[in-house]
Amino acid sequence: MSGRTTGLTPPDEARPPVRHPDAPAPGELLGSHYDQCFGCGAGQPHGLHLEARAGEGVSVTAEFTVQPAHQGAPGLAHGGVLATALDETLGALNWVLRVIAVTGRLETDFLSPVPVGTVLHLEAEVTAVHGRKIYSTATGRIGGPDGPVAVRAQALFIEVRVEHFIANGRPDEINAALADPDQLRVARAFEVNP
Ligand SMILES: CCCCCCCC/C=C\CCCCCCCC(=O)SCCNC(=O)CCNC(=O)[C@H](O)C(C)(C)COP(=O)(O)OP(=O)(O)OC[C@H]1O[C@@H](n2cnc3c(N)ncnc32)[C@H](O)[C@@H]1OP(=O)(O)O
Repeated sequence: MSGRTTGLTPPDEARPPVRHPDAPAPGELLGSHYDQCFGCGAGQPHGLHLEARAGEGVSVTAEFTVQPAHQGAPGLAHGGVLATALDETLGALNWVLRVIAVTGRLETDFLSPVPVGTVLHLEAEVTAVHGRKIYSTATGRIGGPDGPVAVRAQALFIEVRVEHFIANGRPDEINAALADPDQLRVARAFEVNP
C-alpha cells in the first residue's frame, strides 16, 4: 500500500463483506438490539424508534420520522440527531453480518435541511471488511425511498465481543440486561459459531 489512507478508506487487502447464512431474509424486520437504545429501542421514550429491515447482500433499510423533539433550528432536524439515525442504521448491519461491532469513526455530510415531519428513508451497506474493521456507507433520502439524498455517511465499525459491554457499561443496566431473557437471546444471535 502506498501513500496515506484515511481511517475510512479500506486497505487494498480488505475483502468484500459476506452475508451471514443465518442473516434475516431481505425485507425482514430486524428488531431492536436493546430495548433502551436511543436509536431503536421501543422502551426509550426519547428515542428515534428507528425500524430497520434486512436488504439484499450486506445492506439494510430503515425509516425515521423527524419529530418536534428532534429540532435544532426552528422546524428543522438537529444535525446530531440525523447523524444518530445514520449511525443506528449502520449499526443494524450487525444483524446481517451476525457480528457485534461499534462505531469507531463516522463522517457525515449534510446536503439539505430536513424539516420536522419528514420521513427519512435510510439505507446502509457494508463495503469492505478487514480483520475486525468493517467499512460502511449510509444515505438518508427525503420525499420517498428514491428521493434526493439529504444526508450521507461513511463509517468504520470495529468488531467487539459481548464482554465489551459487560466491562464498560454501568452495572445497573448491565445486570438488568443479563437478567432479561429477551436481551440474552439477542446477544446469542450475534455469537459467532466456530
Ligand atoms: C449484557 C450483554 C448485552 C449485550 C448486548 C449485545 C447486543 C449488542 C448488539 C449490537 C450492538 C451494536 C450497537 C450499535 C449502536 C449504534 C452504533 C454506536 O453508536 S456504538 C457506540 C459508539 N462507539 C463506541 O462507544 C466505541 C468506543 N470505542 C471503543 O470502545 C474502542 O475504541 C474500539 C472498541 C472501537 C476499538 O478499541 P480496541 O482496543 O478494541 O481496538 P484497537 O486496536 O484500538 O482498534 C482496532 C483497529 O481499528 C482501528 N480504529 C479504531 N478506532 C478507529 C478510529 N476511530 N478511526 C480509524 N481507525 C480506528 C485501529 O487503528 C485498529 O486498526 P488495526 O487493526 O491496527 O489496523
